[in-house]
Parts: sequence; C-alpha cells; structure tokens
Amino acid sequence: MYLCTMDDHQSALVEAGQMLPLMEAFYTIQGEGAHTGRAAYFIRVGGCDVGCHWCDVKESWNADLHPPTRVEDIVDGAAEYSKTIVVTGGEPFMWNMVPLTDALHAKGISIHVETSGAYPLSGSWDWVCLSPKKTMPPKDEFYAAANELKVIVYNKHDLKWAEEHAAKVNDSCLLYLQPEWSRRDEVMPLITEFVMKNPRWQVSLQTHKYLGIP
Ligand SMILES: C[S@@+](CC[C@H](N)C(=O)[O-])C[C@H]1O[C@@H](n2cnc3c(N)ncnc32)[C@H](O)[C@@H]1O
Ligand SMILES: Nc1nc2[nH]cc(C(=O)O)c2c(=O)[nH]1
Ligand code: SF4
Ligand SMILES: [Mg+2]
Repeated sequence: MYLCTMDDHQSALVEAGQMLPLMEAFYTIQGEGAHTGRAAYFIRVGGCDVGCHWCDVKESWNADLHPPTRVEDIVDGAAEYSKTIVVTGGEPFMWNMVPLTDALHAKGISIHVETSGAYPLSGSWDWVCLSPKKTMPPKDEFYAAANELKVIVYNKHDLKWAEEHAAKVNDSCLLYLQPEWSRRDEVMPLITEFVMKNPRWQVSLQTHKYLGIP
C-alpha cells in the first residue's frame, strides 16, 4: 500500500487548504438529488472518519492514500470541463475549503458540495447538499446553509429520523429520500409510500449507477 508522506511545507499547505488530498476528479452527470441529470465535474477529496457501514466509497476514508494536490492544479483541471463542479469525498469539510472555493469562483464556476455536515462549514458555496449521518450528526450551521437535505434510507426507522432533520433545516431546503443502494429493493416501497403521504419529500435515486457512469 502506498502512503503519501508529507514534508512540513506540504503539511502547512494542507492545513491552510492550499493543498488537498485528491482521490479523483472526473466529468460525469450528477446522479443524485436536485441537480440529477446535469453534467458536472466532480472533485473527490480523500479523508473521512464518519464511518457509515454502507458507504459506497470506503477507499476515500484514509487521507494518507491520496496525494496532496495544489488547489491551482485541481481548479485548472475542473475549469476545462464544466461551469458546474461538485466537491465530494470523503468528507470535504475535514479540510479548509476557502482556497478551493475562492479559486473556483474566480473562474466563474458554480460550486456544489456533498457533505455529512459533521465538520465545520468553510468556503463559499452555490449549492449545499446535506446528507446527515447517525454516527456524527451535522454541525448546526448546516441546517441554515443546506439547499437540499438528502437522507439515506436503510430501514423504516430512517423515515422518522429523516423528519427530525427536516424540522431543523431552513424553509426553502428541498427534501430527498435516497435508498441505500444495497437495500434499494426492500426500501423503495417504504419510500414511495412515504413520499405520496408527505409530498414535501421527493425521491432521489443514484441514477449514475443505473446509467453505468461514475
Ligand atoms: C460518498 S458521500 C461523500 C460526501 C459526504 N461524505 C456525505 O456523506 O455526504 C456522497 C453521497 O453518497 C451517499 N451515499 C454513500 N453511500 C451510499 C449508499 N450505499 N447508498 C446510497 N447513498 C450513498 C451519501 O449519503 C452522500 O449523499
Ligand atoms: N454521477 C455521480 N453523481 C453523484 N452525486 C453524488 C456523488 C458522490 O459520490 O458524492 C456522485 C457520484 O459519485 N457520481
Ligand atoms: S460520511 Fe460520506 S464518505 Fe464518509 S463514510 Fe459516510 S457516506 Fe462515506
Ligand atoms: Mg458516489
């Protein structure tokens, strides 16, 4: 296993958010939530200790496996592809997001983020997708900042838990229920029934997995 060891200079740049452990960056179609179906460039930052047992990107968890990468290099890659970029992970807010979002905004790019909200909010965002997790609940500031709340449904208890989060978000926040991928056949009937009874909620599917794209 290759570990990215950092010298003091790199550690200082990571601390300042001028370098980030980059797992991957790719041009695809947003598969989930309010912007489903729109082409976007994804930046996946390594590092997460939230520990969702069903996480579909566990390879992201160990930040040491992903090379510290200069924000300018990340942004140059992104700007070539799309005017919309989605920052995801891992958990993006384990890192200082100010330099990355400043540099993307300077290029006129619209910036979305996928987050559990477990770490303090940093940077400036055009769209915040909050996907809360039981193991590490969101910081308070995310309930005000969220443009969409996307709750992953693994079993019927998650529907009640979803309503508890909906009570905390701002009034214009869109509400989505997304089946946990391995449990989709079991939970889809629960989700569809719930959404028809509670139409403020909408269904979100991981459409990229059906389309066979990243
Ligand atoms: C991999 S996470 C990375 C961003 C951040 N750590 C978070 O959890 O929001 C991206 C999105 O995928 C969702 N997700 C992860 N594993 C999933 C699974 N097995 N089924 C459905 N959604 C999943 C997360 O809830 C989140 O909305
Ligand atoms: N196509 C596509 N859409 C996505 N929406 C959120 C994703 C994520 O992993 O954060 C994701 C992803 O991994 N791929
Ligand atoms: S918070 Fe996101 S990246 Fe972290 S384990 Fe959960 S789903 Fe995976
Ligand atoms: Mg994904």
